[in-house]
Order: sequence, then structure tokens, then C-alpha cells
Amino acid sequence: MVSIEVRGAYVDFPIFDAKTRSLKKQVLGKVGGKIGTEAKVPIIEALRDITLSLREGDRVGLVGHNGAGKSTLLRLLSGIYEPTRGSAHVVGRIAPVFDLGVGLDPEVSGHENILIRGLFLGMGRKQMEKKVDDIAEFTELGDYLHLPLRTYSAGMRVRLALGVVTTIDPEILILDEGLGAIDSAFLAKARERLVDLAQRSGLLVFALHADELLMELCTTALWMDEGRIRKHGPLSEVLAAYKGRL
Ligand SMILES: Nc1ncnc2c1ncn2[C@@H]1O[C@H](COP(=O)(O)OP(=O)(O)OP(=O)(O)O)[C@@H](O)[C@H]1O
Repeated sequence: MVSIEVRGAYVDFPIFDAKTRSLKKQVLGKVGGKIGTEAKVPIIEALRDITLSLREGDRVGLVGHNGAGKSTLLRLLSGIYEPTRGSAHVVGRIAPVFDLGVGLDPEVSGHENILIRGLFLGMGRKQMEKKVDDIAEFTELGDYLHLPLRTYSAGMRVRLALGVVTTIDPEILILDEGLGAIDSAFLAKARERLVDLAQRSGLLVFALHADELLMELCTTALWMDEGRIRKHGPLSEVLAAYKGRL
């Protein structure tokens, strides 16, 4: 049974090369986490007092302003960041998908990248070999799949990465935005696969700025505001409250 249990978690980033004095004079804007200036070294308080309990079947969309802490929370859940204080326990195999096109190898072909990316996301080699043709067809990259990835445009790389991601069977899927580079016709085509993926993921946590996709993929939402959870509940309620605030 997969689960995520976070208790009173904080994530701080000390900034060793920033000048505290100039920061004190600055009027704080609406973007980003809180910058603490009491200590000798300025500290960005990216996550503050996060308590969260997720179970199998939960599909959570993260919303919030730029710098609210969405990506930091996803990295905490993926085990990439340890909490500075508090705890974060995850039971289940995580497939973390941050920036879709990152982590691909520019020197090998699209075909080989499909295999490598699948293995990285926890699939077996045999399983991936069976899926390669289907992924190749979905990407519509044709002969480009035989060329090194460095010859691809940003959108072509995301097509390939998205093709792989939507074929895996994750226990826990952590997905950060990264669909911006693909054209709208391809996104419409990818939609069905993303919905399928969301439905077969044991637990899904997804950060995305596009409401429409959130509505299709998630059941609940979590509104992050200056590093804290402002509201967690049914998707439509949280989105309405977040929009009202904007
Ligand atoms: N590696 C880092 N070093 C220092 N500060 C960081 C680092 N990563 C994030 N931050 C800070 O933590 C805060 C939260 O950032 P985060 O990337 O989690 O926000 P976000 O909600 O994902 O934003 P966006 O919607 O713009 O992607 C911001 O104030 C940011 O400046």
C-alpha cells in the first residue's frame, strides 16, 4: 500500500553569497518564499510547517504563485531534499518527473533515450523493448529517432520524454510542469495518455499551471502560498479559493 506522510516539515535554503543588509532594505514582493534575515546568512524558507497525509488513489494537483514552494514540495516528496526540520516518509516506488526533457542523453539516439529513460523510471529492459514501437509512433518523430538527441528541438525532446512517461506503471508519480514546449495539437493528443497514466498511478502529485488538465487528472488540490499549505481539499473548491485570491 503506497502512502506519503509529511509531519511539520520545513525546507530552508541558506544563501551564503547574499548580502543581508541589502535584503533588509528590500520591500518583499508577492513572489517567492519568505526570506529570513535574522541569521548571519539569509535563508529562503521555501517550505514551512508542511503536514500532509496521502494514500493510494489520491490524485493531487498543486497550485500557487511563482515561488510558492510547489517544486520544492515535489522534491521533498521524491526524497531529493531532506526536510530541515520535521519528517517526510514515503512508502512505494516513486517515478519523479521534473523537467520532462532533462536527464536525456544528447549524444545517443532517440530510440536509445527511450530505453534509458524507461529504465530510469523503474521499468525493466524487456518491458521497455516491448513498448518502444508504441512510444516511437506516439512521438511522430519518424527518422529523427535514429539521430542523436542533440539534433532535436525543445518540443521534440518533450515529445519523446512524454511518450516514455505516459507508458510507465508508477506506484507514485510525481510530475512537475514541463509541457510548455510542445505544440497544442500534440498536447491534445497526449491528453488521453496522461489521463490513462493518472488513472493507473497508485498515487499522483502533479504541479501544473493549466487548470483544464488539473481538472482532468486530479481529484484534490493543494494550494501553496509562501511555503505553507493554504488550503487542501476538493479540486473545484481549492481552485475557486485560489482564483478568488488572485
Ligand atoms: N535551490 C534553491 N536555492 C535557493 N532557493 C531556492 C532553491 N529552490 C527554490 N528556492 C526558493 O524556494 C522558494 C520556492 O521555490 P519553488 O521552486 O518550490 O516554487 P514553485 O512554487 O515551484 O514556483 P514556480 O511556479 O515559479 O515554478 C522560492 O522562493 C525560491 O526562490
